[in-house]
Amino acid sequence: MKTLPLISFRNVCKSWNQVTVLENFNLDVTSGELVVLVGSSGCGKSTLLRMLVGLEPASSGDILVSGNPVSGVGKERGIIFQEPRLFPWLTVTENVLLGLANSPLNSSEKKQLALNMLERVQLADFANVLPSQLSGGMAQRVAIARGIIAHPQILMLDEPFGALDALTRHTLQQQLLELHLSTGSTTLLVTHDVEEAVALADRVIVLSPRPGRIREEVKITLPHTRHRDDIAFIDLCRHIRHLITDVL
Ligand SMILES: Nc1ncnc2c1ncn2[C@@H]1O[C@H](COP(=O)(O)OP(=O)(O)OP(=O)(O)O)[C@@H](O)[C@H]1O
Repeated sequence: MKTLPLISFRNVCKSWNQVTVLENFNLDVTSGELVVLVGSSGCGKSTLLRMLVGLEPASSGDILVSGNPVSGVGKERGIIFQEPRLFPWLTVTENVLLGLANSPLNSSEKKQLALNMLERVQLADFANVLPSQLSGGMAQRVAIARGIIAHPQILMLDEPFGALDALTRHTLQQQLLELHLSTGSTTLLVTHDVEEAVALADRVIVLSPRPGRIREEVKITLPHTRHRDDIAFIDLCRHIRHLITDVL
């Protein structure tokens, strides 16, 4: 018996004014998968996430979660953006605690979880400072901690590591992967970093230039942990890069 996909995009089209951004986009995502969307700038990757999170309606077609149409935001779907979007008047810990707003835990349990999460993103020493006292990369780590602690069934990340230095990016990629593997959350990640895609994904969806459609789905069957200097890893990166940059 075929299992029902957790997420389905069915013939989804999105236009703004006269511009068609996505045309007949179809994608099923199974519960527990980590799917990465890549493609040239403007092909509609962020738009797909914004529609799935419920911030933007499709012009036509259906977006289903567990078979039900998405009709607005819901706590089972969370998103982390490239920019941190922290509340400047709240401390780092208070910002992270916002991710637990719907949790049944009591306040001391929540605080402990928030502190644990801040340790995981190496910000325990900054728990009580305001966002204005953080660097851009540190602020983004707070946003990632807030998004992950909420533990949504579907976690979407829109270029979350784009503004970080290489070392921090690498660390957070590994943490995201560990969290994904340990919680079984279904994860959709948008990135321009092809190595990041191959390091993390079960499947990489390569979109064609606007109007975005699936150019190719690349299954990544390499076992974790993936070594970036392995020939198979390098070949996959090369193949995906070629798909993105080679104009049809
Ligand atoms: N609110 C909006 N109003 C009008 N056009 C929009 C709006 N949001 C996005 N677009 C257009 O939709 C297209 C796709 O945008 P989107 O941000 O989804 O692309 P992307 O693939 O995520 O690009 P990038 O990789 O550069 O972030 C772009 O041409 C953009 O100008």
